[in-house]
Amino acid sequence: MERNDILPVLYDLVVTIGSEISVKPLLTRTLQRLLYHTSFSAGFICLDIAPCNQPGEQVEVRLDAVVGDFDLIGEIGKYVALPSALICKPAGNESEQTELLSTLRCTQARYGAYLRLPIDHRSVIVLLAAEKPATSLPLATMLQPVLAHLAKAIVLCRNNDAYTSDLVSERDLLEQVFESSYSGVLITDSRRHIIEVNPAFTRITGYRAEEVQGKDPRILASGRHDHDYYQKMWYDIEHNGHWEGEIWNRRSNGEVYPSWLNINPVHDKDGKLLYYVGLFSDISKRKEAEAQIHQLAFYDPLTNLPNRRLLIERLQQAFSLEARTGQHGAVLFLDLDNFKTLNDTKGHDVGDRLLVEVAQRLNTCVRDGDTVARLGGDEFVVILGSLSQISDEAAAQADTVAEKIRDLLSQPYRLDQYVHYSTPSIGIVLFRGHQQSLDDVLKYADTAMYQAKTAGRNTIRFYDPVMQAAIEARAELAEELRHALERQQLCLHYQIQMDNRLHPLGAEVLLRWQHPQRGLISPGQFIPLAEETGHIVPIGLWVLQTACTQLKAWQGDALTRDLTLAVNVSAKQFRSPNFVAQVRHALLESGAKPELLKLELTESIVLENVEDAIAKMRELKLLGVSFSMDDFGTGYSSLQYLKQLPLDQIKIDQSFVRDIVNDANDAAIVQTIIAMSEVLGLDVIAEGVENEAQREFLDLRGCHAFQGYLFGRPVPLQEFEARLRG
Ligand SMILES: Nc1nc2c(ncn2[C@@H]2O[C@@H]3COP(=O)(O)O[C@H]4[C@@H](O)[C@H](n5cnc6c(=O)[nH]c(N)nc65)O[C@@H]4COP(=O)(O)O[C@H]3[C@H]2O)c(=O)[nH]1
Repeated sequence: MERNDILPVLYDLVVTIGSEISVKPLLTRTLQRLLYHTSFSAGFICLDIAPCNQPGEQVEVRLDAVVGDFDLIGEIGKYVALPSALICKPAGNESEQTELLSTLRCTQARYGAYLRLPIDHRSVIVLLAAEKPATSLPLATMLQPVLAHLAKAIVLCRNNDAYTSDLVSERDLLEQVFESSYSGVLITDSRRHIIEVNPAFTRITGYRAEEVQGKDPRILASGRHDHDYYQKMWYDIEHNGHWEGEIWNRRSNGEVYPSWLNINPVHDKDGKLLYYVGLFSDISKRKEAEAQIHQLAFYDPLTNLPNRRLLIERLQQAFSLEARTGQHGAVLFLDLDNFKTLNDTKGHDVGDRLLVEVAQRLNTCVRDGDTVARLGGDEFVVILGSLSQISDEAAAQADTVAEKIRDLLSQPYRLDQYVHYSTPSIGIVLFRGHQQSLDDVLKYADTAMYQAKTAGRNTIRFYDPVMQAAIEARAELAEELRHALERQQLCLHYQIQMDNRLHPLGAEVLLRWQHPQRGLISPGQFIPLAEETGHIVPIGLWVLQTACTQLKAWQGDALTRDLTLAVNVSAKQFRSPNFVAQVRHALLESGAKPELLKLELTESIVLENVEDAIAKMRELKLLGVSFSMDDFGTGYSSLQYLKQLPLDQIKIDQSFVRDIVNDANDAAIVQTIIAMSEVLGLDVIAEGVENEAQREFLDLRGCHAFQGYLFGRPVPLQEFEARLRG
C-alpha cells in the first residue's frame, strides 16, 4: 500500500466507525474493512487487556471480535491464552513473528506474520496472515488517526449499548406487565380508536384484540349509564387528566358486568395528546360478595325479611320522615300463638315452613314503602308509614291493617301433609317524629303484643301505658334482686312443722327479701322473677348453705338437735348439673347431719326430666338427705312416676286443706292422697292448716304432720327459737 492509497482507506474506515452505534458490529466491521484494505487474511480485537510485563508469558485475553478465522470465531466472547508478545509488544522482525506465531495453538500455526494495532492503552487489534502482505509504509503509523477515532467510537458505542440494554429491559418489563396484568388494559389513539388491548382485556370482555382494534370503546357499553354519565367522565379526563369510577359494561356474550375503570390521557413532551389508557378490573365477584354480606347482615336467612338491624334503620328513617311530614307511623309487633307447640310436636322444619308462609302473607298486607321484619323466632314487626296526621284516624288505619293481617294469618296453612291453623297476637303503637325513642316504641309495641296475648290470643291491642309501668317496675325489681344477696337483704323465716301430739318436727325455711324501700317482699313476688332471670341459682345455694349452717348450730342443743329443715328447691337450681355437688358441699362445709335436711321438690320440677330427677335424688339419698313432694295434687299427680321416685314425704297442698271441711271434693282428694302415701310407704304432711277443724279432719284420716298458721307463721330465727323454748 502506497501513501497515496491510504487516504481513501482512512476515509472508508472513519465512515465505517462513525456509522455504527453498537460495539459488536463496530468491531467486526472495522476488522473487515482493515483486512480488506491491508490484505491480511484474519484478525481479532481484544478490549480491556490487563497490563502484561513478562515477555515470555501467556496472557488471558477475551476475543471481542474475530474476522476471517473460523477457529477463532468460535472463541468470540471467550478468554484464550495468547503470548503476551503478540498482545502487548510491538511486532518484531519477520523471523521473530513466524517463530512466535508457530506456538499459537488456537490458530493451528496457520500464520507467519501479524500486524499489531493498539487502539488505546488497554485494547489491541491483531491482524494475521500466512506471510506479511507487501506494503511500503508502516501501516501501524498510518492507521494511527483512525485507531484513535475507533477508541472514542468504542466508548460511545459502549455507552449506547448500556443505554439500549436498559431500554430493552425496561420495555420487556412493561411488556410483561401489560401481558400478565390481572387488570384489563385498553389503549386508544387520540381519536379514541382502540389500538391495543392486553390478554386480561380479552379474558374479562370476551373480545380478542383483532375484534376491537380500530373500534370505539363504546362497543363495550352496556346501556346502563346515560349520556350525562359519559359526558361527565370525558369532562374529568379532559380537564382533570383522570377519571376513575364504577362502570357497567357488556361482555361479548351479552352479559352485563360491573367494572372499576381508570382512564388517563397520555401526552408527548410538547403536550400533544397521543393516547388514552384505560385500566379496569372486573368487580362482579366483589359485588356479589358485598351483596351476600349485605344480605347476611340485614336480612333474616329463613324468610328473607329484614332483620332487627335493618328494622332499626328503617324505623329511624320512618321517624325522620314522619317528623318532616307531621304524619303518624305505626309499629305492629306480632307473635304467633302456640308456635312453640307446633315446633315441639311437628319439628323445626314444619315450624320454619310456617314462618316462611307467614312472612309471605305479611308482605301482601302492606304497602310498598312499609317494612315487614322478622326479629327472630315467631316474632315479626311491621312498620306502617304515612298514616293520618290525626291520631284517631291513624289508629283506625293501623287497626285496619292489623285486622287484615290477623285475618290473613288465621287462614289455614298447608304444611306438608298437615293443615295447620295459626293465629297472631298483635300489639300496636303509634309514633310521630322523634317524640319517643326508637327503643321505647319497640318496647311499647312488645308490651301491647304481650297484652294481646294475655287477653286471650288472636287479638289486637294498642299500647297501654299502665301496663308498661307494671312491666318497668318488674324490670326494676329484677335489677335490684340481682344485688339483693350481696347487699345482705335476703333472710330466712322458719315455719314450724308439728306432729299430732304437738311435738315440733322441724321447720320449713322460707325466703324473705328485706327491701330498703319496699319493706318485706314475699317470695311469691320475687321467686318467679328470680327463676326467670336465673338469679334463683345463687340465691337457692345461699338458702341451702344457711339452712345447713343452722342445722349444725342446733346440734349442740337437746331442744333443737333432732329438728329437720325443709328447703325449697327451684327448677333451675335442681336442673343445674352440679346441684348434687352443691348439696354435698353445703353439708360437708357446715357439718350438718344430712338426715335432718329435707329438700322440697314440686311435681313440675320432677316431671321435666324424670330420669335425671331420679338419678339426682338417688345420689342425694345415699348421703342421707330426704325428699318431700311439695304442692302435691295441684299438678299431674301421676301414680306412675310417684312410684319410681325415691321420695320420703308427700305434702298436701294448702289449696285442698283450705276447704277440706266444707268441700267434699277437696276432702276426697286429700283422703286419696293420704291413702296413696300409705300404700307407697311415704310420710304425709299437710300445709296451710289454719284451724282446729282442718287439723282434726286430717288427723282422723291418717295425716299426722302439719304446717300452718294454726301452729305458727313463718318467723325470723330468734322468734322461732324463742317459741320452741316457750
Ligand atoms: N294462707 C296460708 N299460707 C300459709 C300457711 N302456712 C304457710 N303458708 C304459706 O305457704 C307457703 C308455703 O310454702 P311453699 O308452698 O313451699 O311455697 C313457697 C315456695 O314455693 C316459694 N319459696 C319460699 N322460699 C323459697 C326458697 O327459699 N326457695 C325457693 N325456691 N322457693 C321458695 O315461695 C312460696 C311462697 O312462700 P311464702 O310466701 O313464704 O308462703 C309460704 C307460707 O308462708 C297457712 O296456714 N295459710
